[in-house]
Amino acid sequence: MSGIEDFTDEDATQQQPGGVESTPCSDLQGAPEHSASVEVEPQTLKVYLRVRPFFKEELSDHEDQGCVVIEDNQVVKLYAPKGSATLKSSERGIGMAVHKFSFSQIFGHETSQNELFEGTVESQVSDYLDGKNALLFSYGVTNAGKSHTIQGTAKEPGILPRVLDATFRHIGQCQYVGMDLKPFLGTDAQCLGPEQVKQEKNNQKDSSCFTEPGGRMFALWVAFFEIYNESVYDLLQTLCSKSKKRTVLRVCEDRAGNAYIRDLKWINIHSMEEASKLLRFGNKNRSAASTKMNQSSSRSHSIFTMKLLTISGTTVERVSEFSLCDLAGSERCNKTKTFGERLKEAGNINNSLLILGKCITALRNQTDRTKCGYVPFRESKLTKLFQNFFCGKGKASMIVNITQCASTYDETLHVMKFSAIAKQVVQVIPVKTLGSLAPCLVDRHGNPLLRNMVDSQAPDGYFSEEELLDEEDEADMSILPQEELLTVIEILRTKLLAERRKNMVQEMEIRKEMGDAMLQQLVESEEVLSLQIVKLKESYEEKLENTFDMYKDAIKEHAYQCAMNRIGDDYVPIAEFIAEEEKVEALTLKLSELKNGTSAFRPETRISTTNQSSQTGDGVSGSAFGSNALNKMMYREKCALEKMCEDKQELIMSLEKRLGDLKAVQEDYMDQSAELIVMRRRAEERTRCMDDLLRENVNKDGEIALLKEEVSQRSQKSPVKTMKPKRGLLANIRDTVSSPRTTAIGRTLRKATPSPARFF
Ligand SMILES: Nc1ncnc2c1ncn2[C@@H]1O[C@H](COP(=O)(O)OP(=O)(O)OP(=O)(O)O)[C@@H](O)[C@H]1O
Repeated sequence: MSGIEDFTDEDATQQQPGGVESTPCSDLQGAPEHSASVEVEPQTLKVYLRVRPFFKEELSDHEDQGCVVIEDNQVVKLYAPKGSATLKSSERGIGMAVHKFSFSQIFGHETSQNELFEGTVESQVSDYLDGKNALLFSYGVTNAGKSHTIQGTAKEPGILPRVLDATFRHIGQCQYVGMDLKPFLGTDAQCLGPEQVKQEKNNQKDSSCFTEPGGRMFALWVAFFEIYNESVYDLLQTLCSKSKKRTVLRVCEDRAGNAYIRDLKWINIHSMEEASKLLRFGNKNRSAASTKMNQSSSRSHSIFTMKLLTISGTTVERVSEFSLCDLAGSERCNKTKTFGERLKEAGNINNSLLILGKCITALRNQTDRTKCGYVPFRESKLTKLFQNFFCGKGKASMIVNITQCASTYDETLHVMKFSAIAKQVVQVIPVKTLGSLAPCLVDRHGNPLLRNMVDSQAPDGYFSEEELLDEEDEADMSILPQEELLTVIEILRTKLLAERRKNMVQEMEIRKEMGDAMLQQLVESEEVLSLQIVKLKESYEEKLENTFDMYKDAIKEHAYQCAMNRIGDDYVPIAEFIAEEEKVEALTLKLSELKNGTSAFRPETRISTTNQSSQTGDGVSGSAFGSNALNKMMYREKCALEKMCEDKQELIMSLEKRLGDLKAVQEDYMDQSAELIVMRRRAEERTRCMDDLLRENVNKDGEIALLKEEVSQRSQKSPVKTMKPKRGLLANIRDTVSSPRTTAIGRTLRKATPSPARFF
């Protein structure tokens, strides 16, 4: 195993913006509090991990391979088991075999339902009872224990029954039984007429409640629905017959941009018994189909929403919401061997989970929440409904459920990576309790009632311009009376004009930015070219220097070689030279002696001598012999001298020849020197040429500065005259980008830009 991939929360703490911001998407717009900036409390999304215990069958199938190791109550390590895709990839050098994750809190397999409740949502529950909104969703692979966590069993009730229980304990004897105040649209409340109250009472026959006149009272309304194959179904809707198709409900938006489900059944409950009955009824309706992995695997996302109305007299002080979402299991089609309808289900489940992941990633990347970038909330029903929780409507938290099974390791790792991103999402929650901002109360026709509003929220102000602009196709217009619709149209028209104006200004700004960017680019390319010229000049000079040095070295080498050759030919060791000199001296001496001897033996002397020797006998013959030997010796000496003279003559000739060769080399050297001088002159000429080009560049810089000034002057002039509004922003931008030569600036700039070829 090589290294550990770390998904601890360092990044999250870095990204967490501090200080005070204004709420990006308030759900209570229209009232003065809403338009003013509200103090907000940024915090990261709470993400908890719950590890399911092994089943007996899993243990006998050797699923326990130590894949999940809980280090402490916040850190867990995942070890890729044999045969998992993760291990195979890590062996090929892609990814790691060990992953480390950190969570807000980790709950091991021995954790009881009560411990989980206290460790996760207890604080959210008290906030909810205090008038704030809360959302909890469970996420994980199929069979990991999501439903067990949210709903649990009769013996081990999950979080949902515990939240209900806490709510009823909070309400105590202060039940509001009037039934004439009901949740309305996203966050508002509706005052029902006598007929509607009667109808509600008929719907909910069993409503034995307590009431405490005066004081603060509470009404708890609940709804239970599911998103199955991207369609919303009411789980509390009674079906007359089995064959009857369930009604698909629409997700709409109210004026404040809060998503709500149109025609969703809201039921006023007063006790845990009623709540349990409703849960049982809804669960029966829930689309459950068996898959290979889980016999009762839930195939839909089920959402249970409670709305608590805090009522004072006949005024609704606040409406707080707690939603619990039990997400469908995330799974891979090939693993679960899904076909036909099941395959379509899996596709839809994975798609909405994928979009949830995309939203969470986009939210994580948004460091500045006041400038909300694109978050694809609208791409799925699930995220559309959750949207406001990420924009300040209330606190959201997530419980990630995993198993420790080796066979589902890869999916578990995927879930863990998703949750690591989710943990970095920063939620911006208004510090001021939402309870202090009264909800809007409408009459039975949906018209705002003044009694529950501050003065500035009179009907005219109820439809704020911003709110109306934000409305999408699915905004529920039918809730508005006809004359108000006309007002809406008028406001929209004004808004449209304002938008157009805004767009034009934006277009101008973009054009200016682009012009600046182009100029900047030109200036930069000029700088680059100047730099290139300087470098080229330097490299040419260096090359010339090198060539010059090369020639110098070659000539030196040649001269040295010649000298060495000469030394080689003429070299005589000193001892030999001295010996030769001595020989020459001895020979010279002998020669002079011989010359002296020759003069002593003149012919007359020779005759007398001859005579004398003939008289003596022996004397005559002895002198004749001496003369012959001397003659022979002289002759030999003469020959030797002649030979020496010939040798010297040859040496003189060879020296003369070498002298001639040296002269030729000298001439060659002179020629090369002349050539070098010519090359140097040429180099100097090029340098001069480059200097000229540099000067030209400086001039062009001046021209560019003038052009820049001209552009800024033009941009300051009236934008409207130069626009072609009908063609639209994109078309104009495209014009500017794609055909610079059609504009005056483009032409001038092209002219001013020297072709790189001209430099060389
Ligand atoms: N913490 C736990 N302790 C004991 N049993 C558990 C625990 N968590 C889950 N189980 C059991 O595991 C089985 C599967 O759990 P559950 O149905 O909640 O999974 P799920 O994630 O909701 O699956 P799906 O997405 O398919 O609906 C159930 O029988 C449940 O009782």
